[in-house]
Amino acid sequence: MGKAAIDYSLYLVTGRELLPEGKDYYESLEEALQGGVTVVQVREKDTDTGEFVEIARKTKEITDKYNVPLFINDRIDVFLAVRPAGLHIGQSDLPLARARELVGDDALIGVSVSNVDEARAAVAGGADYVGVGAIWDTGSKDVTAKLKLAPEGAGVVLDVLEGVPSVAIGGIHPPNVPQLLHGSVSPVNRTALDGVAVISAIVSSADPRAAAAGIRAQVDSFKRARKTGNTQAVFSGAKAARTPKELIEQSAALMAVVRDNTPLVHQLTNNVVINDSANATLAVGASPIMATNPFDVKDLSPAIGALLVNFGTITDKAGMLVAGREANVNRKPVVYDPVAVGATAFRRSTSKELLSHWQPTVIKGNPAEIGALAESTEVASRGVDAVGGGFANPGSVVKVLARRKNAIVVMTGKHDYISDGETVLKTSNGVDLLEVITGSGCMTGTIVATFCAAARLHFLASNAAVENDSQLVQGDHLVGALAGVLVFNIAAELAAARPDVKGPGTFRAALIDELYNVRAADVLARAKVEVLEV
Ligand SMILES: Cc1ncc(COP(=O)(O)OP(=O)(O)O)c(N)n1
Ligand SMILES: Cc1nc(C(=O)O)sc1CCOP(=O)(O)O
Repeated sequence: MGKAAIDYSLYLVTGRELLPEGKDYYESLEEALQGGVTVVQVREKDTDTGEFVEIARKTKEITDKYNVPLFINDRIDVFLAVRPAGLHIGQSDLPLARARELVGDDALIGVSVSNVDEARAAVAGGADYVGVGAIWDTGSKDVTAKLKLAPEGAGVVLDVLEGVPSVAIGGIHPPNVPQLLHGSVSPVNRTALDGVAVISAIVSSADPRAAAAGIRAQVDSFKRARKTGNTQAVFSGAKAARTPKELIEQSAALMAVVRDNTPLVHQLTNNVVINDSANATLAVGASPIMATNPFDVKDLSPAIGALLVNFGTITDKAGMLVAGREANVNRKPVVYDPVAVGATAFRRSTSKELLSHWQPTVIKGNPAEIGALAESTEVASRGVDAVGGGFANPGSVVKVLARRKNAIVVMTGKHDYISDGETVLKTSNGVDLLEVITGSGCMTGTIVATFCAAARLHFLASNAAVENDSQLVQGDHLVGALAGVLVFNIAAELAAARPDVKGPGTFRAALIDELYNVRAADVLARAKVEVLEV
């Protein structure tokens, strides 16, 4: 098989010590190959050379039957004795140049990399593929000393690979495969992983055929989705550039979808705003559920329309971890509101943990929060508020962050900026009174989540035949986010204009009224949307 013909989609690294009791290694291997494994690596850490050679030789007989390339982990002597397709080396193994001299030009060499520098060196040294890890913690190998890259960190590495294929490794299991594949698309070149490498997800299974087939279906589905552009950061609807008028019409159309379907909007939010957020949800025609217990949120997930995770008071981290993961598994939109994320080290590390555990669909924040996630110091925060003049180029900030996080980014303020990493929108609705009530930003997140639920329902209603076996979430969430921002701010404008509104107290009550009263015609008449970039 030529080097270019190798399919890295599902890369099995062996681990005999992890086999279920009574399961034979060769039987497990053959079943895994029947399930769709495309590459195998024999990894034996504590086996004598003679036995390692024998295992590798017998393994090759089986992989040859399935025309699947075989690699040897670390050991050049075993490679030379068996002559399989290639050798996999780590950073502390034989140097790449020396390995190349020994195996020859026809053999493949894979190199483990865990950062951009190692990846650049592997590419320059002629590696045929790289194993990028550790993505997450794993029980299969001691990776305590290694940085856990999470999908976002893998994406940064992918940007320097110059076409060299890559597989991710470390803690990969079916529930996190879609998150990994979608969340690791690289921020600059939009490069994706070529596959995933696993040990325990297949080897520990009593049914390795089914385990392999399940992961293979997820990878195949992702690859099909890449071809059609139906990936996380790219909306699933129309691909052509849209005018502000079209975007406003599409946003207004979602209002009927909310009212006709009453989606359940699950919210783990801060205890300052729970009641206002629940009332705002009801007012626009959806149904709030504010469950926080991790056991409760798992069971709820299949029934919800969308999830909001607002970590303002960070009292429910365990529930947030489970709810986000389950929303990914059930392909429901997740709106993440990282309240005051830059304010403390605890908030920064909690945010990192959450985003390593699940993939958000939309990230919504004020300039200080978006700046903190973008690791920018241009805008400072004081508590939950942003201070100072704002970003010199806010459109670019949201676009870059959207590409890095593979999510739609909404930055709220006097003007709101929204990007999916390609298109950048600016909206200019809203009133100053929003700044003198608590929770206006949090309620914006609530209404964005509500309209993302509608965007998904709208998409599924008109695309029944679209594959849905592993996409994180479907629907035009750029429009979902835009609709949420417009409906909330236009309701605020209607509320502020009422003669009975005298200040923050009456405005707060009037805002809930106007979220209830606002209609598509109001949005069509009042929305101020500019398309800054397409
Ligand atoms: C596909 C793939 N990627 C990474 C590794 C890790 O290799 P290495 O760094 O050599 O560590 P050990 O496997 O030797 O513990 C791998 N084996 N396969
Ligand atoms: C062999 C290996 N190398 C890693 C790295 O980070 O380089 S993580 C890892 C173990 C992968 O096992 P599992 O799929 O069971 O998590």
